[in-house]
Amino acid sequence: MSTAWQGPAEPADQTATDVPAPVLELRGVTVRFGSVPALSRVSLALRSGEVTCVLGENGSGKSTLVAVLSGMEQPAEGELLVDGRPVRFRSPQQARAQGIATVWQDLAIAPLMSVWRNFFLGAEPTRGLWPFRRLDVGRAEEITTRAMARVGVTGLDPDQAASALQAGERQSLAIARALHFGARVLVIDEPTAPMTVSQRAMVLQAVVAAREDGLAVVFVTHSPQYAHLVGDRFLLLGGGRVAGHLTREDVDVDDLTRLVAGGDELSRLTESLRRE
Ligand SMILES: Nc1ncnc2c1ncn2[C@@H]1O[C@H](COP(=O)(O)OP(=O)(O)OP(=O)(O)O)[C@@H](O)[C@H]1O
Repeated sequence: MSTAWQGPAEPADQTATDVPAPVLELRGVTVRFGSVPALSRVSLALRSGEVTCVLGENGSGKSTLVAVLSGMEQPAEGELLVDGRPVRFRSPQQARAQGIATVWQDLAIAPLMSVWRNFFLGAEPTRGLWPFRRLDVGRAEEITTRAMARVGVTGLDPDQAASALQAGERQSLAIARALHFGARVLVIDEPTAPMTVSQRAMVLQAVVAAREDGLAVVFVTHSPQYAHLVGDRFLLLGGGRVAGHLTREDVDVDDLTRLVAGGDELSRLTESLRRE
């Protein structure tokens, strides 16, 4: 997978105050499956160096949002903008070419291949000139080790089979790849399968590393507690609509937990939205 990004387009939409346009923006996006709207008029601005956590009950539209951001699903209405310019992603490849990397919930790895092979997946460094070009395994291992350390995973043998990696390590590997190959937007759909506290902490550390590298991060999670540890903004979805758009200043972890996990207020909000 080539996630190499070719450099920023000239911003189309810069204001007099010179605030850069969001790296990626959704305006009024609606996605329907048949007659059922999975997302209704969702707007979202993703900026460099910010983590936006997406929260909501089952079926609220989180995965559909991930699918739109990553080019898997095209909206029926609304638009996407990259650096303030309208774009259409007709495939995940087109989204990747714009620097949008997605860490899928059911992240696929090649279990029998080594960690470093999984890191490069066809983009391995070589040495020498054709026809004597050889895979530079030493360099590939070194780059993998360094990239993993960058997201907080140390002491990992890059030559071990990827099947030995735990869930958090797999996610961290995918995040490390995104950083290494120059992604600007990182979309992480947290696995629903239970993870140990240390594996989840590993993923959070990788999220923070991505933010520090200036990426715009979207972190889809079921856990308001974990969201509050890393989130700068929180997008609450209910019935495919934006039920709340909050910043870290707006809510403490208890507010967020009540809104999402307790579900009471969010459910009421969701119900009233559905009745509209
Ligand atoms: N391929 C599809 N075909 C038909 N309906 C779909 C499809 N994908 C999602 N939906 C419907 O769209 C709505 C939003 O689903 P989505 O999977 O985006 O929610 P979610 O918040 O990710 O849920 P979960 O937390 O359970 O993964 C749901 O009503 C779901 O049943």
